[in-house]
Amino acid sequence: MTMASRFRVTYATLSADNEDLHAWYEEGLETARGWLGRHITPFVNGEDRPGGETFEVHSPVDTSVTLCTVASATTDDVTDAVAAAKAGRSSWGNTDWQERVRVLRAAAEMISDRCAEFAAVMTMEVGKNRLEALGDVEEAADLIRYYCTQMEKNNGFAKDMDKLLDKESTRSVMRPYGVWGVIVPFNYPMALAAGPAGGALVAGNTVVLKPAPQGTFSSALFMDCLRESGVPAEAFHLLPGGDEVGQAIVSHPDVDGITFTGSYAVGMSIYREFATAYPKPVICEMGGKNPTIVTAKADLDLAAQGITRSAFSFSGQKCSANSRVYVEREVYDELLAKILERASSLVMDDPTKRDTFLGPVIEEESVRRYEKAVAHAREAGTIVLGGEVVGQTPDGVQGHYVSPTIVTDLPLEDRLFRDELFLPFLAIAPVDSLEQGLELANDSDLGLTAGFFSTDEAEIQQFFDTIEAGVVYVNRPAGATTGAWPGVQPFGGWKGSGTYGNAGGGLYYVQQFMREQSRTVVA
Ligand SMILES: NC(=O)c1ccc[n+]([C@@H]2O[C@H](COP(=O)([O-])OP(=O)(O)OC[C@H]3O[C@@H](n4cnc5c(N)ncnc54)[C@H](O)[C@@H]3O)[C@@H](O)[C@H]2O)c1
Ligand SMILES: N[C@@H](CCC=O)C(=O)O
Repeated sequence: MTMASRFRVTYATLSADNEDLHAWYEEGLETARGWLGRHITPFVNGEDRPGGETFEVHSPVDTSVTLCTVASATTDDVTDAVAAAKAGRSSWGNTDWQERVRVLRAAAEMISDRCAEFAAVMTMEVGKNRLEALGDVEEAADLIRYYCTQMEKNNGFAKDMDKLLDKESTRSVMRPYGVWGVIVPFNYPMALAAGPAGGALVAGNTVVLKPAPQGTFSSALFMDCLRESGVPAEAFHLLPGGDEVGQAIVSHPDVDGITFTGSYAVGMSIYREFATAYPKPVICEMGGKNPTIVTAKADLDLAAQGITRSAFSFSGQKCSANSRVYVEREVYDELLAKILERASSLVMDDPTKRDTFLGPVIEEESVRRYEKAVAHAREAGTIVLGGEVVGQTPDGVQGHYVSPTIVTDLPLEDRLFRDELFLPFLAIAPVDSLEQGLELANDSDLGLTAGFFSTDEAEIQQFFDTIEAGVVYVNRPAGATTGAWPGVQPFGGWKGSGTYGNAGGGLYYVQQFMREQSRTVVA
């Protein structure tokens, strides 16, 4: 199927009863299964390196499957990658921006063309269902395309300035910083590699990228596309491995800027530690504890649909997942019943299967975290749905499966309303007023996304005027708090969820990879 002819999946796609799309995915799955067992090594200055310690990546969908083996980058690999990226700054940074755009657009087309097989790898790799995985791969391509478009619309970010003298001319020119580190989380292994790396590269930086260990395969596929589309050897380097490889990148004095996406704790430590001798840009996109508020004037069916999708898609492992709901008391019982009806009919199974909504969580450690949250919920409140470690598919395939869980009757200050769990876990509470709902929603160190359901214009305006979050949605059944798309919903956090508030896939993102130079020439 060609790119032009196929049904386009985004995170707002509610269903896809599209035979061609599923046939395409299944073909991709066949291809992807043939790739299992790939050995992934550091890629430095155009060379595959042997690397150091090797680890295996197992599928959370079926833990008996080894997806790939990975040779971790050694200290020498990190040193050599940064040195090569530093040496290559000038050639890639001084390449015409139009040429950089051409090469990156070619990479984006390649990603879109291979979307089905890449999505199938990702399903087996992190457990996303078909639509979520197809969305992640397509978002990767669209993020790159969007940053290319921003370069084009802004003429490479070079502009003539005013004059004080006739003989004098001045241009403002945005220039790349140099070597850019990109550290990727497990949950969007392609989009959150391709977005920051694509932005940094098109702006003229050279990139050293560290994937999350669990998502190494997707990052390697992304790298294949960069290599094949003509990104030069010195401009992109892959450094797989664990946290220590990330630490080595962060502490390297020749890394000029960094984009980290991941947890609040790690992001804040990088934010504090990265710049030492002089200020350097550090973009940290961190966690969320995303609320939805539902008033008595809401369409409750719409609200139940949006909340259920946001809380349980990809098993709650999205930074944007809806994990707490505040409902005006008079509609609390009715909304809860509607959410329960929807959530209890979600299909949990092997996510490569067509009808699966929920796959597994990523790893054993997540299952332990789930057990702790469930034990606490039983003590502090009432579990009205789920609370079970299932551990296998209906066919008996062993994987990290846990049931979607809803808890009520918790004290409003309970930790389940505060801590990001990154699990299919939703806490719901009645509130006395919209004001109380807003106060509770904002009473968090995090401020990534938020949802609101009401048909009243004044209430909607009050929500917009008061809510402290970077990405907010009103009356959205496709996802109360999830599902931003490049060029449509700029995605970035406020407060402890993000550093600068210049959101990914938005108008002000690509500029962060550049600094201004004022160039005056007197004739
Ligand atoms: N705001 C966003 O856009 C966004 C998007 C996706 C995920 N997230 C957040 O990411 C988290 C889930 O992802 P995760 O479990 O992979 O996060 P994580 O913080 O555990 O790891 C993220 C990456 O950082 C690396 N790392 C860990 N410690 C490091 C250190 N000290 N120095 C340098 N690198 C280090 C990891 O190896 C991994 O590659 C959640 O908190 C989620 O909300 C945020
Ligand atoms: N961009 C995704 C979330 C990415 C974080 O995990 C969304 O909008 O749902």
